[in-house]
Amino acid sequence: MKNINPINTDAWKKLQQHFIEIKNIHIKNFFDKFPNRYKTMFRNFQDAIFIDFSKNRLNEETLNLLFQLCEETHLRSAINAMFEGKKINVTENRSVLHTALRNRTIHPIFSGNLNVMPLIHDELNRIKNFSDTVIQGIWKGYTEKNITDIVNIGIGGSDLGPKMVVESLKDYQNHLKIHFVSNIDGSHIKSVLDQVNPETTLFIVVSKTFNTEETLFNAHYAKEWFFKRTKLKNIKILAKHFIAVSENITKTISFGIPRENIFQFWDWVGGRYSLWSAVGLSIVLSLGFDNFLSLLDGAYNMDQHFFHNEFYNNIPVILALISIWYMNFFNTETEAIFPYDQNMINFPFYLQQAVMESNGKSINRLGKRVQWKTCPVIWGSPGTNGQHAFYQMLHQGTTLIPCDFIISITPNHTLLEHHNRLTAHFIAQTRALAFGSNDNFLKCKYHNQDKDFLHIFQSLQGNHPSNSILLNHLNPFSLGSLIALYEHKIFVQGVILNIFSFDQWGVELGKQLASEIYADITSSCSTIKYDTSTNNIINLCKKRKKN
Ligand SMILES: O=P(O)(O)OC[C@H]1O[C@H](O)[C@H](O)[C@@H](O)[C@@H]1O
Repeated sequence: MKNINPINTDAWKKLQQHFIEIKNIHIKNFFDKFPNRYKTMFRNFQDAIFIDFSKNRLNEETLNLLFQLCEETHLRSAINAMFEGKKINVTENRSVLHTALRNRTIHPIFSGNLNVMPLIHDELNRIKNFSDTVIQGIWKGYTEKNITDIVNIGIGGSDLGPKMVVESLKDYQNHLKIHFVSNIDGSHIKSVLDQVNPETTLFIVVSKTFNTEETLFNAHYAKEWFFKRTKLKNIKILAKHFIAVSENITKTISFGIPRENIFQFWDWVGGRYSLWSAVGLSIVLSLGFDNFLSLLDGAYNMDQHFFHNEFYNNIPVILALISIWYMNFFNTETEAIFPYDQNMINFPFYLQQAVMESNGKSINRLGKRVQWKTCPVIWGSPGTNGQHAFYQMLHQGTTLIPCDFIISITPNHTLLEHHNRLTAHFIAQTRALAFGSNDNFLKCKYHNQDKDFLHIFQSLQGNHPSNSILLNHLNPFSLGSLIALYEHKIFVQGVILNIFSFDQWGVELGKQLASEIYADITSSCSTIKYDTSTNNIINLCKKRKKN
């Protein structure tokens, strides 16, 4: 990948000038001037996802300059490099091949000298065989009972993606109950273990490194709980109830999980991009293998769209550019994700890791500190709940917050009147944000008060940007496409903003410090080795424990 700082490009300089020219133009005026705007800023992805990005503070010229930025930062060759398995995760010397995981063709893809495709297909077969036996009740627990509950123990990428997919596709679930334990907070695992029976529960320990404190500690706790409850400390019996997904086979075996129960996690798959691998076992167990294949196919189709389409018709590229435009020219700090779908409640949490762990960086690919913004704060929650909580600020606050509104045109349930109302709110919000209020709205309300004074408080200026993302129907295919869309959006931003998106060095110091501080918290002497604030807090926690 080329190391071009975006601010040194011709396009960036032109965008700065262009920003001065259009920053005060109201979205309303863009629409008035170009009646066809809604058509030119609308894209259809295979009748599965429709994107309207016309309610943004930009015009065709903005887009053209942003496409020029893609050319000048060599986006096309970076896309090729990722798909071809080049080691673009430079600081970890790894390929980035989550796209290969959803590729079911036999065309070879190499990481170094290794063709990864046979490995992926073999593992996919193992996943199919294993999940079929569990779902069909052929896999038995130690008392010959069928499995009823699955407990996924993992954190970060080994939790957020699978949990989000299982929850989003609730309407496709079979009889198995899926639980997720991630937090080191004891109340998390306790609340799950209180609900399950060791005879009918299968634990899946998911950890790429098999070195993550939270996961290992919870997995050991679950194992001890299992031994205690069954009164049988037998490793053969454990094998009927513990499965693992890891790259670290040695450590996993020494935990007590036999090789045949271990599914492979490869170093060329990043944790936050891994739900397409055996990390998604909880998804397969919950939805069945065919639905998992549809999820993969949805992502594969988006990969093909991203790989082949010119930038003008490339949805991940367009959404990435819009985000760069706001972050670096309008100086926005956050982006909100509003799924108008209760089952997608975990989508913003999933995206927080995907986006912020990937692009929350301040060093460029040459090792120099950047002088531009690389990553927005991602937040959000399902509509319509947010409307009754924080939307006030979206409409009238002092901060500009670009939003993605997501909805299915057809619901998975039969409560059509609910869905009509939900859809009306979705559309109403994007319209109110963009166009604001008009005088009629103000007059019809509060007609006996001082109109001019109230007007000031009630009026909504509009000019708040949003993208409308409409799924024809929320199903495994469209969800797979949607997730891949955001993955590629993240990638495009990393390339253009000249940072490494696939490492996460920023999380390491906290882990190391926590293990040192754990030793201090559990020792009997008072701590003096840190700064005074930290010493004081450690000593306070120790004192409280004694009481
Ligand atoms: O799968 P694991 O090795 O247990 O890692 C779990 C998570 O922990 C780390 O701290 C990383 O920040 C995440 O990217 C990763 O997904």
